[in-house]
Amino acid sequence: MNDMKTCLTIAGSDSSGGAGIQADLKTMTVNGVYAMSVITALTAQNTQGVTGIVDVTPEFIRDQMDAVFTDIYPDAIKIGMVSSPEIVEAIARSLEKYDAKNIVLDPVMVATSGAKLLKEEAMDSLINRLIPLADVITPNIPEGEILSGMEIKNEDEMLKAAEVIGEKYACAVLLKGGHSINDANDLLYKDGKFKWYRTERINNPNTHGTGCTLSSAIAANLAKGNDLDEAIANAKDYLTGALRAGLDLGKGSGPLMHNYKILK
Ligand SMILES: Nc1ncnc2c1ncn2[C@@H]1O[C@H](COP(=O)(O)OP(=O)(O)OP(=O)(O)O)[C@@H](O)[C@H]1O
Ligand SMILES: Cc1ncc(CO)c(N)n1
Repeated sequence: MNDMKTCLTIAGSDSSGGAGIQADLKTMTVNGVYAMSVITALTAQNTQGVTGIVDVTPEFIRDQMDAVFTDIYPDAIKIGMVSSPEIVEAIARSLEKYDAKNIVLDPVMVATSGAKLLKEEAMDSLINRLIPLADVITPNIPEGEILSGMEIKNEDEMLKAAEVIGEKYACAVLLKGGHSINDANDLLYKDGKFKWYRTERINNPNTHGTGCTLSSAIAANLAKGNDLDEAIANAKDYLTGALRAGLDLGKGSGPLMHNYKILK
C-alpha cells in the first residue's frame, strides 16, 4: 500500500495517554493516516492533573523535525503544547525550512486541570511565529478570551471574538465551545465568513484530551484531502463519537475512547 497519507503531531507527551502526543497518535491512526511525532515536552500527568514538566531542548526538537521531514514528508501537521519561546522558534524555523503544509495550531495554554502548559513569555512567539504559519487555529473559550482580549460568555460573544481573532492575527480560527454552558458548538471564522459546527452537549465528565483529539482529527482529514470545512465537520463527528462511547477510566476527568468504531 503506497497511497497512505501521513500526518505529524508536534506536541507534549501525556503519561496517562489521554491528551497530547498519545491522543494525537491514536486519533490520526484511527482516522486512517500514518502518524508521526515530534515531542516538545514530557509531562507527568494523569486524569487528575499535571505533576511535572520537562521541556525537550530546541536543538533536539530541530533534530526530530529534520529526521521526520527528510524521510517521510507529512501531508498535514498538528501543533499542540509548545511551552517556551525557544521551542516555538525551533519549530517555526523547521516548518519554514521544509515548507510545511496543512498546519493546524491548537494554541494550548492551560490544561483542563489548571496546569500552565505554555510559559507566559512564550505567548508572543506563539502569536508572531506560529499563528502566521497555521491554516487554522483552534482556541478553546479561555484561550479565545486571551487572544481576543474580550470576555466570551455566549454565542454572540463567540461571533465577536472569533472575528476579532481572525482579523487581528490574519488567520482562520475555529473557536471551540466545549467550555460554554449549554451546547458544544464550535465556530469557524475564515475570510470574513462564519460557520457553526453544532452538537448537543454529551453528559460525560471524561473530557480529557477533547481539544487534542479535535485538532488531530482535523489534521488527519486535511492530509486525506478534505477541505477545511469537511475536515472540521468530520473531526467533530469523530470527537462526538469518542465522547459518546462513554469510556470511564481514572479518578479524574478520564480519556476518550478512540477505537469505538473498531470495537463496535
Ligand atoms: N460535553 C461535551 N459534549 C460534546 N462535545 C464536547 C463536550 N465537551 C467538549 N466538546 C467538544 O470537544 C471539542 C474540544 O473542545 P474544548 O473546548 O473542550 O477544547 P479544549 O478545552 O481545548 O480541550 P482540552 O480539554 O483537551 O484542553 C469541541 O469540538 C467541543 O465542542
Ligand atoms: C501534553 C498535553 N498537551 C495538551 C493538553 C491539553 O489538553 C494536555 N493536558 N497535555
